Amino acid sequence: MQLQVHPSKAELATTLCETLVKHSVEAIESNGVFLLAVSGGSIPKMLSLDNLTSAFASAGVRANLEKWVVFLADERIVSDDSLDSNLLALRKDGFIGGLGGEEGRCKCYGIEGFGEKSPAEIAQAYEDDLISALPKSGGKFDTVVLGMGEDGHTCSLFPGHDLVDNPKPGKMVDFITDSPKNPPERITLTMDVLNASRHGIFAAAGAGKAAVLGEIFVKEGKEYKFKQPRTTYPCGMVTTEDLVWLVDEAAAGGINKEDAKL
Ligand SMILES: O=C(O)[C@H](O)[C@@H](O)[C@H](O)[C@H](O)COP(=O)(O)O
Repeated sequence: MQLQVHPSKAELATTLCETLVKHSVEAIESNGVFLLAVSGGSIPKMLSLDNLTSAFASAGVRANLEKWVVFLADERIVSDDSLDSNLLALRKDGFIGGLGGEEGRCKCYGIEGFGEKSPAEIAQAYEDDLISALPKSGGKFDTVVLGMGEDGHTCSLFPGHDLVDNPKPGKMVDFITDSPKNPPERITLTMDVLNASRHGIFAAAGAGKAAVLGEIFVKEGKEYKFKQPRTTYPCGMVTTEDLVWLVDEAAAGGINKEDAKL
């Protein structure tokens, strides 16, 4: 695990995009495809087409988004045109948007058109999509880009929720109907599928994240480590093969601070 502190959210976003481009190059070299999961919240704006285009340019590689296969790390069960839709946010603010004629260049799986299905059926249909995509990248996500809530959730895995405390064995996509954060009905990747991924990147900015980060991490010398015993905040339970936390100074402000306790 590596935790990097960036002076600002903008610099954090630049590193996020550069890291993603690096992962995509490795994945495409190995398997011809880059299988990626992307969270909602502030992540789509960080992954704007402009930011990503600059990252491709500084790496000196072609922006081969047509080889990217994107799943939502979680999605709210709302109408397709709702401002709460993570897919819509990724279209509006993120790299799958229309800027520069890039629309549709990468393959992005949402829950659009799942219509009147129940949350359980939507989760199952999304899991079926994922099952069909996984073999192309060797059975796992290359990279999952994750955010954290001020309560310590990630994706739609909330602290103390059954999805975290009593996960269903083998389930890759699950659903909730009682999310503490609105809207209440959501689907989410499970902790198991997150933890099976090659790379995990957390992006967390703002003072609102400081208290929980202070409960998860400790700084020893120049190095950040997980506090032991490990936290039960879902965002602190993610352990991918390679894990990077990108935080800004405001979010890092709670680490090693006695008064950061919730
Ligand atoms: O759909 C969601 O609710 C998000 O995927 C959620 O898990 C998000 O990543 C965090 O709440 C952090 O949000 P911010 O980045 O806006 O703080």
